[in-house]
Amino acid sequence: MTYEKELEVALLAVQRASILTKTVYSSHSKGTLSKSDSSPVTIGDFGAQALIIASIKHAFPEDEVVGEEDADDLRKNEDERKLVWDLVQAAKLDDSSAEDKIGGPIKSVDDMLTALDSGRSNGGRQGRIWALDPIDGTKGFLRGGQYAVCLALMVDGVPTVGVIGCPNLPIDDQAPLDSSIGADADDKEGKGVLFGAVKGEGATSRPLSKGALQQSKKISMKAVPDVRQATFCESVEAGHSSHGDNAAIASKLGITKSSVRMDSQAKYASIARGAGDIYLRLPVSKSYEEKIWDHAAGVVLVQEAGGEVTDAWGKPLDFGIGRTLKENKGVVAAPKDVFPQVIEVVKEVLGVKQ
Ligand SMILES: Nc1ncnc2c1ncn2[C@@H]1O[C@H](COP(=O)(O)O)[C@@H](OP(=O)(O)O)[C@H]1O
Ligand SMILES: [Mg+2]
Ligand SMILES: [Mg+2]
Ligand SMILES: [Mg+2]
Repeated sequence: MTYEKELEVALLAVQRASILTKTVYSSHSKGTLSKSDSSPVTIGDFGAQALIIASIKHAFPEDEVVGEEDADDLRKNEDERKLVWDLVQAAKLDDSSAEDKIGGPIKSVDDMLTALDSGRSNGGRQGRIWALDPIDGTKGFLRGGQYAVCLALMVDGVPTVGVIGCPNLPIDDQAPLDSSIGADADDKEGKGVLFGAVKGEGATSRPLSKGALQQSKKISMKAVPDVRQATFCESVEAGHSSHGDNAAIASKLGITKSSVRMDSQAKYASIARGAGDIYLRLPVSKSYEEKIWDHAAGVVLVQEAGGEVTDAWGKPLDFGIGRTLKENKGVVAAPKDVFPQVIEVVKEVLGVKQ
């Protein structure tokens, strides 16, 4: 198998970071700050990014990382820094040989800040670059909905290894996907999934719980003989994806079931395991550039599970031009068989708006 070590390190790194995010998820105070674009960030986002970058730098010191967060806020805010440091020290894998593979605990506050700040790569088309979203769906994380810890390795601009931890998704790949999945989620018994995929090698899922890395099962998208029966997923946040355009597309396809709304790349994971079928993310604003860390891991997962992903105009997503997908607008993901049918309707709906 290719990229075996990369996949193992990414799975362990995401598993460890998820221990931290789960602690924050279940606590009342999440240390929420507002970023310059007025989006939220929490002690969970900072802690998870520091742990994951430390893991990558231990195993692959030469690799670059494009991470969503940085250490600016923590360098300025001593109380927040202390909260994150306590969390980072407490998050450990049970298995000490697994901990060793990702470098063991971070040794000092300075090392934590350095790790957190090592996600500033500008991306690009050459070499090995990891795309990291320590908490994707931060708004869902705060609301008590779905969120995901997402990590992908891009090789020469192509997403090649993808790992997604979803602490609030059901372990059962076949569990029906209904509207309750995105709201009032909790990470109690029967929840928590770790997805992994390597380009050309397929996709898998396993329980996220400690020590369960061996229980990996192959996943694949569901066949959709009749697109009218399809289940489609979209963001909870209407500001991230146009609910109106998504609904118009579904209706033109003859889909009568209402959409399943959930935050984060749990949408990519849910269609990859065949719980849902189609993911629509139609742009709301003309100027917004999708971030590579919001998609890289999900794209590998869906492609390896038998799906196709492009932007809303049917253009391949270009991960090699920087921190954003600036040459693309929106995202559409569906099983290969129905993809042409779906993208035609998406183009029709977008075309009318031009
Ligand atoms: N105007 C916009 N359009 C599309 N995506 C946006 C957006 N503003 C923020 N986002 C992104 O939407 C992501 C969440 O997606 P979703 O709605 O599918 O849960 C956020 O990730 P973070 O939560 O990691 O910041 C953020 O990067
Ligand atoms: Mg995100
Ligand atoms: Mg994030
Ligand atoms: Mg964010």
